[in-house]
Amino acid sequence: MGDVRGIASRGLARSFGAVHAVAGMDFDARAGQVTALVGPNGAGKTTLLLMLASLLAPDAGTIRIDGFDPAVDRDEVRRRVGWMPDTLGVWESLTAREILVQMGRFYRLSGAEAASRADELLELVHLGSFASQAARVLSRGQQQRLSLARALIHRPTTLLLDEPAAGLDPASRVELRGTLRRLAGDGCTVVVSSHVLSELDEIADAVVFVSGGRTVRSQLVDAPPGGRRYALEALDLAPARARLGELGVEFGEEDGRRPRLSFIVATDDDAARLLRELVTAGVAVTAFAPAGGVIEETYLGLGADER
Ligand SMILES: Nc1ncnc2c1ncn2[C@@H]1O[C@H](COP(=O)(O)OP(=O)(O)OP(=O)(O)O)[C@@H](O)[C@H]1O
Repeated sequence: MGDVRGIASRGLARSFGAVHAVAGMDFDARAGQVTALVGPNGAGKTTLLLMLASLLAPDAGTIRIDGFDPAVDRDEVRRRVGWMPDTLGVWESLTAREILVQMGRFYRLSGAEAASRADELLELVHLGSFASQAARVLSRGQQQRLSLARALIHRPTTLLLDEPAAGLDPASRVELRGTLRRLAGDGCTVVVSSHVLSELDEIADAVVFVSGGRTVRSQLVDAPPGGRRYALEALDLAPARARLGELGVEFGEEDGRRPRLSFIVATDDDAARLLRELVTAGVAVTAFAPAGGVIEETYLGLGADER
């Protein structure tokens, strides 16, 4: 069923009383990719994720998870979706291992399967030595890692993570990025909501910006429309200015920690060609790289009414 894998949703709406939490969202995420969900507080991200996870019914709109409609095939959708909420919830008196085994049993794994899957996942999230600790004594970051393990217990095809990096220390963040990339590499549809845009840049293939309950933009991270901003540093910027001028490349000057020139480059090929031109022209280039993350730059470039 190749092309129906992934998430496709159209015209989603959900209100809570007078609050239109989601008021016309389209959201697509492809299998084998990490899709970032970005938006300010109250934009409707959690409400959207709950609807995709079939934990909240939309007032309007359609959802397909690997081609299945949660309103019709809820069990099929639940089998496919792993949900990592931003808090661990009400399980705190059980041990880490009991939580995973219990969750596995909910998903109808046999006792033996649930136990071996629990041990495998405790290792994956480096909680092996905390397996017999009550979840309530785990630190916030450890609880987040347990929550990820819980979401993965039934080998979902679709993973929805609400602020998964919140509370994680730097090493755990790096680890989480690796885990999510690996899952996407194995064909999983991975959706991550987060406010830490620089972090999303490292893992996301695509990004969907939402605001005020609506989708304001969806794009691939590798090929942003309009190109990427690059920054150049050199031992002497004067010959760089001259060569860029001859090549007709419009550039700006930036006074950061080190002075640098910045300009828009359409494709990776163009970036490589421009670097070669500059070096050949005798510019002593010391740095030549994208100036910032695509996601951050796009977000900051959105109109005030879109953020
Ligand atoms: N169960 C609920 N009852 C009433 N209002 C709700 C409920 N859930 C969400 N809302 C409201 O809907 C809006 C969207 O909330 P949501 O949690 O989806 O935003 P979010 O983008 O996840 O925000 P954050 O980044 O702060 O987590 C907010 O105004 C929120 O107050």
